[in-house]
Amino acid sequence: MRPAPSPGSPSLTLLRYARPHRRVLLASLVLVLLASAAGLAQPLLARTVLTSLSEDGGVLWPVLALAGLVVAGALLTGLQSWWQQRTAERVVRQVRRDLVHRLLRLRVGELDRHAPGDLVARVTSDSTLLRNAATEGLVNVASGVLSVAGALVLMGVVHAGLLAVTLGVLVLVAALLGVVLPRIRRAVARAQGAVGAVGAALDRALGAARTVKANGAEARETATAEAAVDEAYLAGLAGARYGAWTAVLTGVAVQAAFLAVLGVGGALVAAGSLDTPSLIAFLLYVFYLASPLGALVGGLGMLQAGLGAVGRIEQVAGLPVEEDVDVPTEQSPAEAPSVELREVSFGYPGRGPSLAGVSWRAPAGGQTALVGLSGAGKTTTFALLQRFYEPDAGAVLIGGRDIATLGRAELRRRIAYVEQDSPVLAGTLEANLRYAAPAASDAEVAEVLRATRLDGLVERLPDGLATEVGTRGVALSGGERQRLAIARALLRRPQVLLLDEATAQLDARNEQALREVVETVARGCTVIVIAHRLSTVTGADRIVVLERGRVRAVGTHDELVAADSLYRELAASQLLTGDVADELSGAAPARD
Ligand SMILES: Nc1ncnc2c1ncn2[C@@H]1O[C@H](COP(=O)(O)OP(=O)(O)OP(=O)(O)O)[C@@H](O)[C@H]1O
Repeated sequence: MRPAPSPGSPSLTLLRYARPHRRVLLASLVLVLLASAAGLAQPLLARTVLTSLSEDGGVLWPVLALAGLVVAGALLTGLQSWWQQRTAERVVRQVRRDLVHRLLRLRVGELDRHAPGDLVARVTSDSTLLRNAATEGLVNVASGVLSVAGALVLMGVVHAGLLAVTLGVLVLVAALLGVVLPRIRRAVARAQGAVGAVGAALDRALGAARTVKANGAEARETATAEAAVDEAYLAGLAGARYGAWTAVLTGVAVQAAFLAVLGVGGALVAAGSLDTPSLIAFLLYVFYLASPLGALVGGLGMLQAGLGAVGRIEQVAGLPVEEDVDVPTEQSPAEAPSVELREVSFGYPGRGPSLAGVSWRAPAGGQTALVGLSGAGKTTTFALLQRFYEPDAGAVLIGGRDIATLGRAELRRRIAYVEQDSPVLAGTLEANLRYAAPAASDAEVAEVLRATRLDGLVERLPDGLATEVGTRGVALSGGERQRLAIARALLRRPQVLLLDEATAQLDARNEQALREVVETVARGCTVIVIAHRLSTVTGADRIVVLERGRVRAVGTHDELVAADSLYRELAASQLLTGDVADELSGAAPARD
């Protein structure tokens, strides 16, 4: 398991990403400096050539050395560029791996709070901004600082007075850059936030594409996404504007320094206190400054852009994850356990209690049905049973053990959960079936297909089990999806089966078949079903009636029909939850 990244300033975070690659980055820096030194020596050699010419000396060796330096500098630059790009790709890969690892382990409460599209953008888009910042940006800043410093020292050797003139100009420009650079960071953060909003808007609309089309909402959804696209554009433009200003300021710095040095130096030459070759050498240094100064400012710009993205990446890195899902599970007893809620209270953040002091017990094996009006807390109970959320008070016990002490991996290994809308993942039928039990034998697969009456479907399909089910299983009917979800759960051979019954997906024959399957399963495991059909509750060993987060009554069907008015009305409606039952029972059904 990966350690949660320690919170720190964005700059330190950036350095942390670069840290594993420090050797290559250092080598890269050395190459840049060597290439730069090759450039740095050129003005001195040029001065030698000029002096030799004026003194009628030999120029062959200085010229050869000059040519050698030019070639060596170019080769070193090429090698350094390759190393740097490779490291940049590695940094991005690592950041993406870490983010993917964390996103898939985020706590359910965090997943409730964040738009998936925005989270995806942080992996795909924000991470790319680190590519340059954590490598090229750092190397350019380091090499720029060293090269500029080296040039300034050599300029000081040539003429201290002219150096003072140059520094005066540079300090002025640096102050202006200090104003512009942080704005790049803010613009990038804004642009990336907007890119995340584009992802969120598209995810929302594409995830409910049929609803969008059926309601003719294409234009409205387009407008929402476009507003975010425009915001990204405007923020991107702002960033580009500030980037352009840094380039302008750098150019102006060099030109202004050149003119100032030319003016002052020219006067000095005229006064006879400076020789012409020294002035030319100094001016060459001023021109030489353009390149490392450009690298330094460009590097600072990259760092600022990276810092704008680091904030968003670190937000994900700071979200709480389920640390124990990768912990190897312990050996648990094979037999079906009892399931018990003891005085459990729970409320979603910012909402009133969804469960308030709920207690009930499902004995080992057998079927327990949860019934109640919409919003009574049935799905919330299932969520707590799987530790998607932790109770605010009380305890959930499986096999007599508090599940808080069990570890999520172990707990979820014992439980199979069939959600009401039967989510199916894009991929083949077989991949979906084996999702929770990849090691299941072909015979076991055939058995659950028969039990869930999917065998006929598989035979009819030209590709059989290898058939692609489409994104979210669109290539299957609702009933087929529900049966696939049940088959997947059964293949896992769970100790506890949590079944959120679909309200209207199955035809009578398949419903009967599935009831028989669940009854068979119930002999070897504890089944808890959120019941929406009368036939389910009449077959259940016990029924828990929930009302507004509290247990209203517990008993068998016959007992409850006799004793509980809400249950009687629910049963009479044949539809155990939802609006019809709501209307039947009135706003506040009286307790018997
Ligand atoms: N993720 C959530 N965030 C905030 N509130 C929630 C969340 N899920 C459920 N609730 C609220 O908790 C209460 C109980 O919801 P729950 O889904 O458990 O009811 P239910 O009995 O399963 O209803 P239904 O039969 O309609 O599915 C409801 O008031 C609901 O609005």
